[in-house]
Amino acid sequence: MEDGKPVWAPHPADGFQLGTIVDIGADSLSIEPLKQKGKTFLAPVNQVFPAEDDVNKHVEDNCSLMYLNEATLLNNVRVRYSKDKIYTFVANILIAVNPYYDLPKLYSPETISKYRGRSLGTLPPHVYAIADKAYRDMKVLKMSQSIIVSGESGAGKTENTKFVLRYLTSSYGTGQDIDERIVEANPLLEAFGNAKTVRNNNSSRFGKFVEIHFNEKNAVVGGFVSHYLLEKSRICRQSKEERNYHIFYRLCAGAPEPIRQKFHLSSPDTFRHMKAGPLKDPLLDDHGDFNRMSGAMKKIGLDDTEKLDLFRVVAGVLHLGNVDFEEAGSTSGGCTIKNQSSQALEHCAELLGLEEEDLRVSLTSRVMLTTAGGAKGTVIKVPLKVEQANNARDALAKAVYSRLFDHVVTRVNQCFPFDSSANFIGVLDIAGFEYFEHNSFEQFCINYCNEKLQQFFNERILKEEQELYQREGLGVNEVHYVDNQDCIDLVEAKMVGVLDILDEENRLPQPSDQHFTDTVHNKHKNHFRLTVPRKSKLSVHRNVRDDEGFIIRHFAGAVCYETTKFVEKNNDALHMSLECLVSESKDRFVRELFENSNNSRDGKQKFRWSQIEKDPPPPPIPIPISLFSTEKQINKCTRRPFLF
Ligand SMILES: Nc1ncnc2c1ncn2[C@@H]1O[C@H](COP(=O)(O)OP(=O)(O)OP(=O)(O)O)[C@@H](O)[C@H]1O
Repeated sequence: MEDGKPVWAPHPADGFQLGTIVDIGADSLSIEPLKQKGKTFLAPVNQVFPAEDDVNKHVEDNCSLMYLNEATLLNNVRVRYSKDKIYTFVANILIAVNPYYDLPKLYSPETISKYRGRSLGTLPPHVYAIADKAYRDMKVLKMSQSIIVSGESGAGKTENTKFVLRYLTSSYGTGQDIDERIVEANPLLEAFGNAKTVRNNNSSRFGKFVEIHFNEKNAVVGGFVSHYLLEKSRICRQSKEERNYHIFYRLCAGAPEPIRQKFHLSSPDTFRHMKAGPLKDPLLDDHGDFNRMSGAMKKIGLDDTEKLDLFRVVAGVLHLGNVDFEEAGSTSGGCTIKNQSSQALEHCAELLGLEEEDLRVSLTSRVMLTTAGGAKGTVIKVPLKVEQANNARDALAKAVYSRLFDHVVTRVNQCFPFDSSANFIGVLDIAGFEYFEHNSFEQFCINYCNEKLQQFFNERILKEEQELYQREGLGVNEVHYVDNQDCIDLVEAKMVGVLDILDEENRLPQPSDQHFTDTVHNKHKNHFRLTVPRKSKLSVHRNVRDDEGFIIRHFAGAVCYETTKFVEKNNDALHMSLECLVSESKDRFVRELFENSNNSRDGKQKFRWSQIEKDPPPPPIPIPISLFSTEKQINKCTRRPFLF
C-alpha cells in the first residue's frame, strides 16, 4: 500500500469502504472514509486492501485488475452490475450476478450466434462464452466436459443452467427440438421438485446434473438428467414462511371437479402437509400454474392415465399426512389411529391401492425378522408408540413422494432419448455453501457436498495447474491452499464419521439427537475441524448446549449445526412392513414406483405382506407370528439390520 493512496477497509456495518489510512496501530489501522472526512473507524491490518487508481473503471476479467483482492473484485463486479453487465470473468471462471429483471438482448438468438466458435476473452464475459469453451474443448480433446454452477439460493443457478442448455442445443443441434423439449419438460420437473422458500419463490430443492450428449460429429443427439438430494424433509414439515412442493397447491387449486372428487381433494388448509406455511402467495398463481403444468405434461407426451397416476399418488401423500395417532389405552404401550383420522386413512389406502386394515396395522406396528438366537427368521410384530407411528407415517410419505419424483425424472428423460453418444457436456446445478443463523441437517448435507466440490476444485484447478506450470518451467509463485480432506473424513469416514455415527444412532432402540451429538463430540474431542457451539464467535450459537449442536470448520467458514431433528431427518428408512405393503400395492403404478426397492428387487422368495397374519392388536411383548425367511432375505428386507 502506498502512502496517501486510497484503500478499501471493512466497515463495521457497511461492507468495504474507500478511505485513507490516518493512523497505524499494532493490529489495526485507523481509516478516514473518503466520503466522510473527519470521521474515522478502525480496521484489522490484514483486511485493508489497496484500491485501484480509478474505482469507477471496470474490467471484464478480474485478473486484469492492478490489485486483485477481495475488495477490488467486489467493487469491479458492483460497478459492472450497475451498468447491466452481470457477468465478469476470473480467468476461465465466470461470476454472474442476478439482475432480477429481464435482459432480453443479453440472451437473444443474435447473441447466441455471436459467441459461436469464439475463444474465451474475445467477447464480453457471458455464460455463452463458457458453454462454447466447453464445446470446443470437448471437440478438440475428444473428452466429455462439465460446467459447475454454484451459488446461494436465488443466485440464478437454474436460470444460467437453462441458458447453457439453450446455447448448446441451438448452436450445435441437428435441427431436432431437444432444447424445446428440455424447456417443455421443465415445468413438470419444477412442479414436483421446486417450492417457495424465503429466498426464492421457485427454489429448486434438489441438485441436478444435466448431460447434453453429442455424436461423433459433435452434434447434439439427446440429453439426460440425474438428480441428487431431494429435500425430503419438506414433504412433511415446512417453516412458517415456506411452502411444500408446488404440485400440492397446484393440484388443490387447479384440478378439475371430477378429479377433486375422485381424489377427495379440498382446500390446502385442510391438509397438514400444506397448512404450516403460507397457503397462497401473491406472486404465485397456483391455478394458472396447474393449467400450464398440465399443458407441459401433454406436450411431452404424458397421456391422461399417466397424469392421473401422478396426481393420485400426490393426493394419497396428502391424505396420509392427516392420519393421527393416540395412545392405545391398553397395556400394550402401543398406539391406535384416532377416530377423526379414519377417513384420511381410508382415502390414503384407496389412492395408494392398499388394504385399509393393512395400512392401519403397518402404521401402528413394526414387523421384524429375527436374525439370531432361537428360531431364525421368525416374524415379530412390535407395537409402535405415538411418536414412532408419526415417524413411520412421515417416512412412508417421504418414500412415496421421493419415488414419485424419481419417476418424474425418468419420465422427463424419455423426452430426449438417444441410442449412443460420443461425449457429453454436463451442467451441475447444485446449491452452494449455506450458512444461516440456524443450520440443520439440510445445510449439513449441502455443505458436505460443497466440501467435496471444493476438493475437486483444489485438485483440478490448483494442484494440477501448478504441476503443469512446474513441468513447463514457468516461474509462477506457488499458490497455497488448505487441503480439506480432514473435513471430508470427519463427515464420511467409516465408523467414526458424522454420517456413520448418525446411521448408528438410528439403529438404536431409543435414538436421540442428544446422544448422537455427544457421540460426535466424544469421538472427535481434539479434531481441528470440530468444536462445541459455545466456542462460536456469534452469541446466538453460544446459547446452544454441547449436546444440541456442533461447529464444523469448513473451507468456507465455520458453521454451527443445531442437531435437533438430525436423527428424524436422517431416518427416511421405511420399516419392513410398510415397505412390503407399498411394494405389493394393488395399484400397478404405486407397485412399480417401489419395484427397485431393496425389498423386492430380485429375490425369488420375497418377504410378503400377505404372509403376516392379521391378528388382534399386538400385546406388550413382541410375539413370533410365522417362520418363513432365510438370513439372506432378511438382509434384503431391512436397510438397517435390527437384531432382536
Ligand atoms: N440472468 C437472469 N436474468 C433475469 N432474471 C434472473 C436471472 N437469473 C436469475 N433470475 C431471476 O431470479 C430468480 C431466481 O433464480 P434461480 O431460480 O435460477 O436461482 P437458483 O440459484 O437456482 O435458486 P435455488 O437454489 O433456490 O433454486 C429467477 O426466477 C429469475 O426471476
